[in-house]
Amino acid sequence: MSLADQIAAWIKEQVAQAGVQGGVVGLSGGIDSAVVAGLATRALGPERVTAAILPAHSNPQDVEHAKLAAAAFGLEPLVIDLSRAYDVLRETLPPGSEMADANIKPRLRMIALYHLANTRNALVIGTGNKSEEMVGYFTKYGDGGVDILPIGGLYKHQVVALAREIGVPEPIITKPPSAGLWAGQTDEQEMGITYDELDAILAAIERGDTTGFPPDRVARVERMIATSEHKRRLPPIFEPASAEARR
Ligand SMILES: Nc1ncnc2c1ncn2[C@@H]1O[C@H](COP(=O)(O)OP(=O)(O)OC[C@H]2O[C@@H]([n+]3cccc(C(=O)O)c3)[C@H](O)[C@@H]2O)[C@@H](O)[C@H]1O
Ligand SMILES: Nc1ncnc2c1ncn2[C@@H]1O[C@H](COP(=O)(O)OP(=O)(O)OP(=O)(O)O)[C@@H](O)[C@H]1O
Ligand SMILES: [Mg+2]
Repeated sequence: MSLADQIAAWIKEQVAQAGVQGGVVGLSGGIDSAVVAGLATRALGPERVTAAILPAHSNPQDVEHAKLAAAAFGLEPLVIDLSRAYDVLRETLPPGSEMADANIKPRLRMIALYHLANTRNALVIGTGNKSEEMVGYFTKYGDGGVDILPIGGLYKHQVVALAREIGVPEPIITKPPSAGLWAGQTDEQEMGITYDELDAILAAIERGDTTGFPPDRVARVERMIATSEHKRRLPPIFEPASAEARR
């Protein structure tokens, strides 16, 4: 069975196990969400996949690419503009750091996706890949707030190969990965490392042999992994020491 078919079978099984009707995917115009939408459609059929395009002062070209991805897999996307909701929250909250404000966008998308999932009796299908998950390159409870992660076990370069295999439109595959949180943002620039280098170092760390890689670059990636550990765990819970204290 091809990797695409294996992941599709897994998605189908997750949906069946959860006893729900389908899946909801946020379509950004980027490669990860295009791949996940394609795999979800392969698993469930287009009528059981809700593809939501959720711009929040987003680049109009991204919206066009999201529509292109939806069309490639026979999906009729919902377009829900979150710009006004973003503005209201931004004006309601006290002044925040640039990152705090940027993180409002993925967190609003999480609210929108769960609203659709609640209503349609569906799972929120996340789009995080292994490279992003390992270094914590996502917003906690924003794009990180999902029910299942079908490509969470694939490095970015594996997602790119899978995209070609399942027919993601080429302009979506070749443009630089971006979180789209501010104009001109790219993943590689913000992280300070290319996906080629990141994937190679992550794989070396995983197999326990980083021989041949510059020690400072390995140390940097190890730091990214360590400082984002909290994003991959459930919140720590305080447990009272004795049974008596619990009464
Ligand atoms: N040790 C610890 N134990 C428990 N919790 C801890 C913690 N350290 C921080 N925290 C909490 O985590 C918060 C920081 O995490 P978070 O709120 O996520 O914020 P943060 O990691 O600072 O920002 C999100 C990053 O993900 C990137 N991103 C976001 C969305 C999409 C994509 C994409 O690739 O498309 C990328 C974004 O560009 C940015 O670099 C802290 O404010 C604190 O509440
Ligand atoms: N405008 C948007 N509308 C709907 N969902 C979005 C939007 N922007 C981001 N998302 C969701 O957040 C996820 C995280 O973004 P991320 O940039 O990591 O993935 P991507 O855009 O699919 O691919 P790439 O990493 O190549 O940009 C997206 O995959 C998508 O599910
Ligand atoms: Mg993106």
